Amino acid sequence: MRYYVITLLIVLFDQATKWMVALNMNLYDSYEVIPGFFWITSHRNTGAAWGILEGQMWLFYIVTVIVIGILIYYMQLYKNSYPWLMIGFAFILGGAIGNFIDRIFLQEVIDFIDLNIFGYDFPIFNLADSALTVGVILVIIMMLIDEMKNKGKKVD
Ligand SMILES: CCC[C@@H]1OC(=O)[C@@H](C)C[C@H](C)CCCCC(=O)CCC[C@@H](CC)/C=C\C=C(/COC)CC[C@@H](O)[C@@H](O)C[C@H](O)CNC1=O
Repeated sequence: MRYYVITLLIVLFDQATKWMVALNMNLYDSYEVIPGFFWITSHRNTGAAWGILEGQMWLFYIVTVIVIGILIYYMQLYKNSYPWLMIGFAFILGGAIGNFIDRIFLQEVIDFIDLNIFGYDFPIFNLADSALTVGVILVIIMMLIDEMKNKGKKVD
């Protein structure tokens, strides 16, 4: 149950930062936080990552509800066995809900984290995307570790 606290905190932080940007900045306003590396830029995205499938809100609703359903199923299944996997799921769930709230009420997602990584102008994203990405990476790492453990068992 405590894993849902992680999800709730991610949703709260995500929504709080999005509303601070939406209420205090005009669209496309940009503040340089770390020269040449990190800006806060007010941006909106009606699509998914890199603006793909722009405007396909119904697709996003369906995919997000399926993602949330699968996550809650696995969080109930593994809640007493794989803590780090659960944390990964809680992060993905928090990110998915954060962007889902924007899509339901605004039909677009508020983005503001603008990084220029080694000269590549990475797409502007938000805390929900960060939680999603961290969660996806954590789940992949845990599955790889579990895979290697099983391989070790088979060898004996
Ligand atoms: C992060 C998932 C995207 C997020 O998916 C969601 O909401 C989920 C719950 C629902 C979607 C309808 C379905 C996911 C499609 C998968 C996808 O797209 C491939 C993702 C790869 C990913 C590795 C996991 C790379 C990274 C992306 C970015 C940087 O992330 C740090 C760029 C973010 C900016 O383009 C920003 O404008 C995006 C905007 O905020 C809306 N966000 C979404 O659609």
